[in-house]
Parts: sequence; structure tokens; C-alpha cells
Amino acid sequence: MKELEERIRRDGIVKPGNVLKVDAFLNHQCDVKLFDHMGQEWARLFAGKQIDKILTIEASGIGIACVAARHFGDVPVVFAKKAQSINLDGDQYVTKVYSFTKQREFPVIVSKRFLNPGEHVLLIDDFLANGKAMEGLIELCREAGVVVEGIGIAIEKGFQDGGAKLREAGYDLQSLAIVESMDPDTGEIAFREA
Ligand SMILES: O=P(O)(O)OC[C@H]1O[C@H](OP(=O)(O)OP(=O)(O)O)[C@H](O)[C@@H]1O
Ligand SMILES: O=c1[nH]c(=O)c2nc[nH]c2[nH]1
Repeated sequence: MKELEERIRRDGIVKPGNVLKVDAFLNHQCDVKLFDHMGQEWARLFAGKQIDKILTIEASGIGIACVAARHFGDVPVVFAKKAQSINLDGDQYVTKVYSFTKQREFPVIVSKRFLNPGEHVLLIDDFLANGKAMEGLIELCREAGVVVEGIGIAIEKGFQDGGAKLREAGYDLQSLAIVESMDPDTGEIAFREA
């Protein structure tokens, strides 16, 4: 998606350690108009699929998933929580995920009330790196008996192996921008050709 690639080139900062900082528009300050265009693009890419619900993971996936839902018939958005809370009651699907930016493991929790067997779910997130967040969500979906119709990612870092693993496993993975390489010294970013 050209608009997203141009925005990454303009406002993204390449940091050491394979980190792309896009907090000016994606995961701290949010450009809602850009999110809307991303939702529109996913709706085009997943056209014809049955999507009953969107599932994402806190924190950065939530805003993007909510705006995207407007393009999927206002389906509900469920986000997996990364901490237990007195507000989380009843039966839960729980797994663990290693957080790329926080560099530690978190529980990943969804109340059983919000994932019903047989539902068709679209997974959405801001980043795909090593695939740990997606693996966690897929595990919860497997436990719940829901069908993963597709995976929509804003930025995939193609030089990390999350995307390759998911495609190999047969998932319909649609990343709006795939960073092929990035250089923290020059700030140069190369995208995979569509
Ligand atoms: O493919 P992976 O290696 O799992 O990396 C991608 C995940 O990393 C980030 O989550 P993180 O927990 O770092 O930050 P967040 O709380 O801002 O979402 C991002 O939001 C994705 O969920
Ligand atoms: O802001 C971010 N930049 C990244 O490079 C990244 N990788 C996973 N999650 C990420 N979040």
C-alpha cells in the first residue's frame, strides 16, 4: 500500500535491534485517516470472505482493528488482554506470548464469551516480526474452535521470520507494507515489491 510505505519513509525511524519506530502515526500518535485507508485496503484484499469478528491483541492493534471493523460491516472487535484483571471473569482462553518491544513474556487472555465455536475471525495487528503475537492469537482461536479467515498486518518486517512461517502454514496473510531491509546507520528502508 503506497500511502503506508510513503508514510513509513517520511516519518519512520530505523533503530538498532531491528526496530522500526512509527509512533508518530501508527502506535502511539494515531493517524485515523490512514487507519481508515488501511481498513479499506484490507476490505478489498479479504473481499468475499465471511468475517464475523476481528481479533487483535493489546495494545497497538486495538485502534487499527476498530477502524478496520467499519469496513467489515461493523463487526465486533475483540482484543486479547495481556494482564489479568478483576474485570476479567468467567472462563478464559489463555496462552503466553513474548512481547517484541517489552522483551518479556505476557499472558494473552480472551474471555470465552467473546470467541464462539464456528465463528470466522480476521486477525489484525500493527506489526509482524517474529510472529509470536500471531502465534498466540492463532492458539486461542484453535482452542476456541473458530476459523481464522485471514491475517491483516500493517507493517511486516520481511527479514524476520513471522511472515514466512504463517504463509508456510497456509494462512491468508495480507501485509500492507513489507519492509525487506532497513539500515539504522543510513535510515534507508527498502520495501518488498507487491
Ligand atoms: O511478530 P512479533 O514478534 O510477535 O511482533 C509483533 C508484535 O509486537 C508488538 O507488540 P508489543 O507487545 O511489542 O507492543 P504493544 O503492546 O505496543 O502492542 C506488535 O504490536 C505486535 O503485536
Ligand atoms: O513499534 C514497533 N516497531 C517494531 O519494529 C516492532 N516489531 C514488532 N513490534 C514492533 N513495534
